Amino acid sequence: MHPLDHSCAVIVDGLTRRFGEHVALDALSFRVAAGELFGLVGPDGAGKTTTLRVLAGVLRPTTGDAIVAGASVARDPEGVKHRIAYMSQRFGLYGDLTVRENIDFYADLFGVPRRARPARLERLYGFSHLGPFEKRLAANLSGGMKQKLSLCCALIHEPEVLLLDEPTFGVDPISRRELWLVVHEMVAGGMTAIVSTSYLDEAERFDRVALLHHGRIAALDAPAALQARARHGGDAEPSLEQVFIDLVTTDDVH
Ligand SMILES: Nc1ncnc2c1ncn2[C@@H]1O[C@H](COP(=O)(O)OP(=O)(O)OP(=O)(O)O)[C@@H](O)[C@H]1O
Repeated sequence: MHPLDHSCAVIVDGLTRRFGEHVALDALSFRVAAGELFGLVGPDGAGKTTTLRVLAGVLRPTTGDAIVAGASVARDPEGVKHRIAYMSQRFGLYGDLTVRENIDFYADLFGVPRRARPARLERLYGFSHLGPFEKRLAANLSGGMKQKLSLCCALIHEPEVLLLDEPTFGVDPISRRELWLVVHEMVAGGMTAIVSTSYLDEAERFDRVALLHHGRIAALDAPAALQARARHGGDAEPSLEQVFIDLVTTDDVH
């Protein structure tokens, strides 16, 4: 592992996290290229949230390390936090602040220069369609709009790496599509994104996807390659959902 490998935005090397006796992450190793949209999928408890929390520098690995945007999560978690944005399942929006005030709060927190803000705000409003609701209290937004606002807050400091934990969970189909639009736009602009989802139909959106199961990587490849590999003889191409279910159930048998 070399911290100056600029073609990789994230280098995960033997990452293990235990909670007491329980091994939540079991020696994970993978790399995410700069500008890649990388997916983490897996059943509940597979280790998606733990992976993202470690990569965000908020949870120390037990052993192993990851270099995220050039900083080590084991040795320099504060450095990691400044270079990334992490949107957890419970992102901290302030219900008694307006849409604009929430974004300004995060812009202040990350020291975004005032002169840079109008252009960024316009871009984020353009993607999210939150502009007309600028003066609405966050507490009075719908679930999907809250997620979009969380994403705008996470993106206002234009991080190198974006880590999103199930951003579309429980969100209506229109808002889901808009959230993905924002993520795709950011990645097209050069940002690297690692996104977890429990919706298997979303796995096709990723450049590559890792299937996590019991804290290990059961498969990692481009969606089409995973499907092609799983095709048996002359069978029709299986859905990604079927590929994942097969991998998880086969693994449980052994
Ligand atoms: N703080 C903690 N203390 C003890 N065990 C934990 C802790 N955090 C996670 N775990 C355990 O580690 C395993 C992985 O959890 P994790 O939340 O990463 O899974 P996940 O794939 O994100 O699933 P979910 O979508 O349900 O959160 C689970 O067995 C969970 O119970």
